[in-house]
Amino acid sequence: MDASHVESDLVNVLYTEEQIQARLAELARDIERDYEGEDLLIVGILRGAVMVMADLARSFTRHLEMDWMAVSSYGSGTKSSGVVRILKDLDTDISGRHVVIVDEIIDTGLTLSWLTSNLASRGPASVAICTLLRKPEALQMPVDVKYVGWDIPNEFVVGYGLDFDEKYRNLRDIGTLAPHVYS
Ligand SMILES: O=P(O)(O)OC[C@H]1O[C@H](OP(=O)(O)OP(=O)(O)O)[C@H](O)[C@@H]1O
Ligand SMILES: Nc1nc2[nH]cnc2c(=O)[nH]1
Repeated sequence: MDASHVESDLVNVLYTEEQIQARLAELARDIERDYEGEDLLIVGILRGAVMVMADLARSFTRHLEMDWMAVSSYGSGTKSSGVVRILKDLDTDISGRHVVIVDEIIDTGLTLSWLTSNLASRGPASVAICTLLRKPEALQMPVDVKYVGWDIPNEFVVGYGLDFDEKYRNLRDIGTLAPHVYS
């Protein structure tokens, strides 16, 4: 099965590779401007944020550090359980540091709301959130998001790190799945 076959499982492409790269470059400029002269650590949330982290980080023209956390909130389904567990913690001591959490999507807001409080309790200089996508209609918890790629409708999306049953993360575009994939 080649990549174009997998890409044809998308019924609707919301954002193409080119659009995603252009938006990430804009977000990187915004972050660079806001943290000019400051030390900066960006924290990617595994596994979905791998693509965003890789492309966002390479859009920067300044030094930064990267670290990773893994949390579980969804299991293998498409609904948030609301229970967040740390599966892999940071390797970095963030006390006194400026931290930007990087994720690919905020849906109910449960994961990032919990994670922001968790990191804030470790004494950082600041904690901010950067997400490529956000679903305003799905929010169940208020989350203060400093950098957003796009607000999207309340639909389940895949591609560019976003999975359905662990598949489709490797698509270059982001879209919604064709019905034949579910049946
Ligand atoms: O706002 P919420 O409803 O809490 O959803 C957002 C979370 O869901 C996604 O991760 P997911 O649990 O799908 O894990 P993955 O990154 O390993 O695919 C995403 O990376 C966020 O961490
Ligand atoms: N793949 C995928 N994962 C999610 N996690 C939270 N919302 C979503 C979504 O719309 N798609």
